[in-house]
Amino acid sequence: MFPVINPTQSKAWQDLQAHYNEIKQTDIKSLFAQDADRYNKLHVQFDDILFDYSKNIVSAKTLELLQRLAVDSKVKQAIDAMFSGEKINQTEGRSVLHIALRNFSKTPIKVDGTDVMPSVKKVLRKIKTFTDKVHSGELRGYTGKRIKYIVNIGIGGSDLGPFMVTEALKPYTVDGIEAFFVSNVDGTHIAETLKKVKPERTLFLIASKTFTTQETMTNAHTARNWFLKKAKDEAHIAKHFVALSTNETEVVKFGIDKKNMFEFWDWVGGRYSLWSAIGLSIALTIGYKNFEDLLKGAHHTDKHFSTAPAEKNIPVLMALVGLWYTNFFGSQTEAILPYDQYLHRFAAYFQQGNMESNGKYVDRSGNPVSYATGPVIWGEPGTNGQHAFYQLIHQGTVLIPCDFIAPAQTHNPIGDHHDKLLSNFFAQTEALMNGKTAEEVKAELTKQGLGKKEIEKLLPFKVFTGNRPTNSILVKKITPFTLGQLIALYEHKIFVQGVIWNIFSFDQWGVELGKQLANKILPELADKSIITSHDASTNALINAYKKWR
Ligand SMILES: O=P(O)(O)OC[C@H]1O[C@H](O)[C@H](O)[C@@H](O)[C@@H]1O
Repeated sequence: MFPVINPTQSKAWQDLQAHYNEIKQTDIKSLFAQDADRYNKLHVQFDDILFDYSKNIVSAKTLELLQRLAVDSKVKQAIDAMFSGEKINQTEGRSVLHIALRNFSKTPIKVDGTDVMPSVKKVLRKIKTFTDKVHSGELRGYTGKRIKYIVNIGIGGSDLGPFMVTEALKPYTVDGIEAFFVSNVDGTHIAETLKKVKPERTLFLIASKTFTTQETMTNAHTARNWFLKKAKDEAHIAKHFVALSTNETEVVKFGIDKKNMFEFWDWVGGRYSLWSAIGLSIALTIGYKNFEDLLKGAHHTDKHFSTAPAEKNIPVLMALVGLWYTNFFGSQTEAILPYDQYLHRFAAYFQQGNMESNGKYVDRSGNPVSYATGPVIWGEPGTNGQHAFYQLIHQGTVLIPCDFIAPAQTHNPIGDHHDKLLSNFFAQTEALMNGKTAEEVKAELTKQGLGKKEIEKLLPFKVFTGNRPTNSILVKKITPFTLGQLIALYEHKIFVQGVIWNIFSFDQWGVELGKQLANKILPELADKSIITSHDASTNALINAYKKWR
């Protein structure tokens, strides 16, 4: 059974609190000075991924206590519960089995006594057949022309994952294919996309787990109308619209034939669904083989996560180190900083992954928690971020633990671009750790010929306190396989943190209220009448909108 444990009641948590007071002033620099072997101890090499967590404010004792916290929180049992198909998403009464979508082992995974693997494999075969037929030209548009444009219409988990992955793996794009992603209900998004594609060469993927999401359904209907304006005959829809969903009834209601539906199941969370039929846009963009490699990479991480000892288990370590700052240093955010332009949506993807999963204030017993849970996740690719927000990371008053991610090999080896990029990657974590002392600043300014008075004046502004923690993740090359590994590492980090925080990571009730209110307001916008049913501010804003529009 999934354990319900208040982490603050654990001895390890209390010991960590006491330990925090001992270590909070400790310099990471001095930890390196004390132990020549620190890097060797505090990194894990996982195939072509090197995870270095040595530049953190953690000593051997910190790590030991954090590991004890994981044991007290029954992390291992929770991992086993997830992998064995237990209904750990209790508020929705569902299993959590994105790991089944990429299970290339022979192990069956059962939900209510039935092995889900045959259905998973069946959908994968359908994705393969369909993708291959589109690429070979066997499946064509209604005029007989080849499909060139893939337009995925979805939002949240039905958009962020496939969009992030197709961007990350752009070098693997199949010749002649262009992918677009439409998510926003703002008509601008679909309008601008439709300007770039031709109906007779476009395949629309209507991606929605529920097939009821307002944004997606609105965009899907707009796409359908736009298509029919040109194609005229509704019979042509079958060649140009497919559905990726769990809801057959709604799919059929929309006018998409069951044959053109790629199914997945309620045990796939939206934000963990890129491995399911929701990944069809990925397969169509980079080819089935590459999609499968992505899944295989994730499966490889699943094996690592479910079998590696906790001290060498990357997701467990990522989770514990992150939690150390969230719960004991009071840091409220984490930055994900990929030094890879292709990974420019990686942080945005894990914004949903983390914040929708662990943005919860009620524990698994239904009581408000007395400790912090999920941090705010954000980030931009380096080096862009350096010229934007790194000032605050280096010299601001908030502690921001950062993950630096970089590939050793680039897909675009042009001149010395990559060495320049990577020199920044190395320099930043070094600078964040070491900072710059008053003595160093003085020496530097003296060398520049500044007088004593000028130096004294500038000194406070030029000192960097350092001791700002980072993880470095160096990946040999971003390939479908290593990307799959990397994404899964982050997914499981979220899981471990949710277990320790004693919250339900796989529901998302917090997104409902805004949706409900929007549905209430929408009919109020239908005419010119003055609205008085809300608070004064909301009434005034609605009425101003109705006047101006
Ligand atoms: O795939 P859909 O059912 O259209 O849902 C799309 C998204 O919308 C919801 O509001 C949830 O917050 C997300 O978790 C979900 O991914």
